[in-house]
Amino acid sequence: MSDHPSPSALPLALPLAERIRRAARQEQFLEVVSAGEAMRRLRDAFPFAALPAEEVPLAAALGRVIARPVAAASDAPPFDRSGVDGFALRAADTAGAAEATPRRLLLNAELLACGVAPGIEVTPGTATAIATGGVIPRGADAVVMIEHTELEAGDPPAILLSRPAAPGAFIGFAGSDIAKGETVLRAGVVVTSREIGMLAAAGIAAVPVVRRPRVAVISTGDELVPPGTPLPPGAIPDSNAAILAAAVTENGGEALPFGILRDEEAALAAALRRALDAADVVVMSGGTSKGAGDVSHRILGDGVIVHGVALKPGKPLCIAAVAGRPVFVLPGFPTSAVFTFHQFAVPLIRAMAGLPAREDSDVEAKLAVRLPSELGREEYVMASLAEAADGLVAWPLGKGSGSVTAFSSADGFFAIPALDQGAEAGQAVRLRLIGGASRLPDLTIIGSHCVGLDAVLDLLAAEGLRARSLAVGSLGGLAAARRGECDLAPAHLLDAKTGAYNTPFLAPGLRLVPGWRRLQGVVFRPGDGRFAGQDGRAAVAAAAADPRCLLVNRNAGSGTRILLDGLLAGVKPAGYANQPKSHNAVAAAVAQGRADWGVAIEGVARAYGLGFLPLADEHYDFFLAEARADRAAVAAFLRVLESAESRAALAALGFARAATGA
Ligand SMILES: Nc1nc2c(c(=O)[nH]1)N[C@H]1C(S)=C(S)[C@@H](COP(=O)(O)OP(=O)(O)OC[C@H]3O[C@@H](n4cnc5c(N)ncnc54)[C@H](O)[C@@H]3O)O[C@H]1N2
Ligand code: MOO
Repeated sequence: MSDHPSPSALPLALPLAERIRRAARQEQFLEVVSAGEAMRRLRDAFPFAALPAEEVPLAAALGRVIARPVAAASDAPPFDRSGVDGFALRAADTAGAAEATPRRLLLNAELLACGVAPGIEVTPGTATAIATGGVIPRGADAVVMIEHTELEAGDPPAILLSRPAAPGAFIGFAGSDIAKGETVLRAGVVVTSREIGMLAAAGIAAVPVVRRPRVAVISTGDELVPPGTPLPPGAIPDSNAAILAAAVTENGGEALPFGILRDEEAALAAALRRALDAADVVVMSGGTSKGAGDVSHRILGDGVIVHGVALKPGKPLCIAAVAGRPVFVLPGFPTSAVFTFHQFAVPLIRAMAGLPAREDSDVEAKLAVRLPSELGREEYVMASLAEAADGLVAWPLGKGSGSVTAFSSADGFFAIPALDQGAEAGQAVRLRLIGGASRLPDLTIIGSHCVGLDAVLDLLAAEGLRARSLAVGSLGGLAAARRGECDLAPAHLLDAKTGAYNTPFLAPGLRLVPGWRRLQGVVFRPGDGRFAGQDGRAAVAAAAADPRCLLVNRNAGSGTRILLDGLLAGVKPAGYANQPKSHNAVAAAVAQGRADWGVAIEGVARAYGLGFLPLADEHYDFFLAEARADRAAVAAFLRVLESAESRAALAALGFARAATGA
């Protein structure tokens, strides 16, 4: 990903600390420190304490953090009240009441509906009709239910009681729920609808809450455009600002969007001044590293307290104290930006917001594949979880710091210590879960990805079943299925000897479920005379022989690569070393002119407006682990796969459902 001198490239005889120091010097970072040291410096520089309180109206208190103890302004209930429809009376008058010896009480001439102030005292031998919620009149100390009385006409009318009432019966006493002056909420409580109801009952209209830390979010980079706007060549959507602003809100802050700034020192410095005026914390992303455009850290003057952390992702992280405020300059790479934001900025923002530290939980898992790691940097690996018979398996997302999805779709991450050069397949790792406790999917699919699979899984989702599909290529999926780490392994593996797809790769314990056919072919820019109107195989042979005709190849292990290598029979055309990992990358390279031809599926060629010459009718099938075939989710998948809806959805995408798998 980066071509900077890594500590491991320095003479091995040097002690590690010296190698890291030298590497840091070569990289012109201030000084590369450990993640722990960076956090210590941050804690020394800023109080990790709640901001002062402010009062907000009750309705605006939702989600806010209570700043100081809140005492009830009134009793709840505010008066003694009846809990039933019946009669307020003196309990002593009911003593001895029974079916055979009913007690007779004269009715007072008032009816205590809700909200009516009593006017008549209940004297011995009398009772007053009262509704549920009515105010208990002076003199009464109990209520009897209307069902346990009989009305006797007369002037005044009377009631006959057939059972006694204990003192206090059916009376809710003033302050029995909330007593005036009592603490109803303590500092640090996050207000939900439940707390809102309690505050309302306690007569509180203005709620003291911690002022939300205002966090200015600035993106820097000449290449950035707001999401959803057309992309000129070389441009990318600004995803960091969106995810960082949302993460600020999730952690109790208020995000102030400052938009996208060019890599221009004067403009950036001016924006930083405005941000410091408006915000408690400033978060910038991009421009922390060494490129010509990386000016962010240079405008921070001598306020820099950390620049360079022995961490991956996140090495170029820069933290400064400017005008007494924390400024985080996060690496531009999305995974690096979000990861360092969560590790360093979130604890401070939460503390300022009065929120407790995030509750993290870990799970133990077995690493699915071997992973190399750079010596000298603690590496955090984003991973997805799958369930095997003997526990959880962690699949590294393998997408790197530049990926937006690595952090967003990972279940969690685990660390490879700075002194390790990698982690082994099968090794136990502790995965720190992110994005809330993750529920494991009902169905785990590991292997080759296809848009047709998305269509089938959408139908499965409509039945309430959650599937996880990890794209690790056909061979990786097959290996996972053999180890019993997934339910299904989609694959399109061509056996060069027999010319058959997938069946020759069957192993004991696996069965093959026929999927669908996808047409693979040569993709080229429309109008390119070297390809238009040709036969696919002839075009491959001609292109391979033309040194000016640039190929975009595919990664080893992919079904497409196996197909292409078979056609090339040992010839390595110009561009052969360019080996991206997806059909889309092949199509983009051809559409944008970085290459002239490649092999991809028809649907993708169509989506990119490319010309297409058919080569092979590829079988995309599913290896099913027998041991997991009885699972309900597997049965549901197989049923959905056979359904008319999925056939129609696949046909609409240009895929033909296969009758058999071979
Ligand atoms: N010669 C060296 N090159 C690099 C080094 C190094 O030490 N020496 N470090 C690498 C590492 S590690 C990282 S991480 C990146 C960090 O680079 P910057 O912080 O300077 O970020 P940029 O160069 O501005 O951008 C990097 C990358 O991220 C994309 N980006 C930037 N902002 C956004 C955004 N708001 N939304 C989405 N994507 C964004 C940008 O387009 C670039 O692709 O440097 C390595 N290089
Ligand atoms: O690896 Mo950088 O350190 O991608 O953040």
